[in-house]
Amino acid sequence: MKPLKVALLGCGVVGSQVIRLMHEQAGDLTARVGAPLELAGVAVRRLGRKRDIEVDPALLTTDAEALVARDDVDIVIEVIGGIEPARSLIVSALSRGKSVVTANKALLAEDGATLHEAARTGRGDLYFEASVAGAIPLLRPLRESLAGDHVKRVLGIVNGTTNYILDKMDSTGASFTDALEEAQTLGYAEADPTADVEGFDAAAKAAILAGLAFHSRVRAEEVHREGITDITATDVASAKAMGNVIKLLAICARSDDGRSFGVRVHPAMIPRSHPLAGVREAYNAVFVEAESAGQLMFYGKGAGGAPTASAVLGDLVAVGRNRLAGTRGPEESTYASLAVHPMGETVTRCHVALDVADKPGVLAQVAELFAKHDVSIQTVRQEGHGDDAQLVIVTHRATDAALSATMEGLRELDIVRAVASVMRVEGDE
Ligand SMILES: NC(=O)C1=CN([C@@H]2O[C@H](COP(=O)(O)OP(=O)(O)OC[C@H]3O[C@@H](n4cnc5c(N)ncnc54)[C@H](O)[C@@H]3O)[C@@H](O)[C@H]2O)C=CC1
Ligand SMILES: N[C@@H](CC=O)C(=O)O
Ligand code: NA
Repeated sequence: MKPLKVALLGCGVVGSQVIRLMHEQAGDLTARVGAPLELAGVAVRRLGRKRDIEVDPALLTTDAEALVARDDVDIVIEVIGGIEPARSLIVSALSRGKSVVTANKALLAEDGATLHEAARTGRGDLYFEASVAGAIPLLRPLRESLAGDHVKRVLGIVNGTTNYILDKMDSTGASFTDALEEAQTLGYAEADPTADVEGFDAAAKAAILAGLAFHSRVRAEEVHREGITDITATDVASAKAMGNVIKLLAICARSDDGRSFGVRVHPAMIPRSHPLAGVREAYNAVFVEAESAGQLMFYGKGAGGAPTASAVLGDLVAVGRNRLAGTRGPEESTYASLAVHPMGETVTRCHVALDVADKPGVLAQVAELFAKHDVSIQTVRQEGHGDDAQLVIVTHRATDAALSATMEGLRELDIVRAVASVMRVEGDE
């Protein structure tokens, strides 16, 4: 049986686990694909570096472009990350008719169009299951299993690092910095963890999810993004006191008229009874709501070398089978071309804590401001007295524009000493 030759680009956290699994499961993979998968070469940045896995030195090269261009290479796995040289290497592989498996959500959300076009013209496959929610089979269900349904909403936790940090802050009182360091040691964080904590990674994943769910092209820059760096131990404790937990959520939702959709990533309070509240450590969980299927929930390991490599291997088997059968997997589907609506039009709820003077008339002034912006209050609670008084308000649903205007107005009121914290509330409508 002629082997399918595989070029691996990058031998870090994910790449080293891909090599391990290809080696350990070689027999099963051969049987499942219908031909042996043979590692043709491994592109690395530095040859002499100590690695998590032993690799035959004869396979290592620092010339990724030459490896991709080799005539005997059938499939390229890209696990370098970042925009360049990953984009040029993937385009080079696809335009030569090779198939590509990638975990690179940053690139897919920045310039997926170029990659998909190269796959279309080169007649190869572009598979990217590992790019969103690590090991969890989520993109193939959206791309294939739900291709006959009408997806209305995708909502979930898609970044392991931030979930790990928020979970540790909530459950052990760990500091943000300590929890981030642990997540980095465990191989969950991106090379630059700013991508995780500022929400860029989740925004890239949200763009990919929205594109697949709504058959439209979405770029990361169209995603409303807020990270978790401003969340303090006080926010976490205050959420806890109210029976809530703070999670970084990605939400992609069609508008009621179905002509547009919103796509956003931000921290939000959710009730502890909500299924997403029980998603701990670096686990991810995503709800998909489709018209006929109803609600589906996907849960599992969203980060880490072995779980991510599992998704890469699944794609490797799929593209290997396609090559042997002379077929291709599904192409990009953007026929609906729906527009992304601005964040201001999104309907959400808000939790706000105000440091106020504890004197008559304060509550009336605050309530009047909410009414002026047509934002209805669900609950008000006062904590503390005198100079330590704090009003904790939870609103009913309103547009994000109205909620933002209300917060601006509150900051300008003389009786409000400080808007101590503002957080959206999700999951209890
Ligand atoms: N670590 C995780 O949990 C997950 C990672 N991913 C994605 O997988 C990809 C890889 O991530 P990790 O393995 O965690 O990153 P990593 O930083 O551990 O590995 C990347 C490797 O690529 C090498 N590299 C950089 N430039 C290169 C070049 N020009 N030629 C050859 N090698 C080069 C680096 O030296 C490094 O060893 C990224 O796109 C990441 O977003 C996706 C899901 C989960
Ligand atoms: N850094 C990412 C890795 C997986 O995509 C995360 O923490 O989720
Ligand atoms: Na996945």
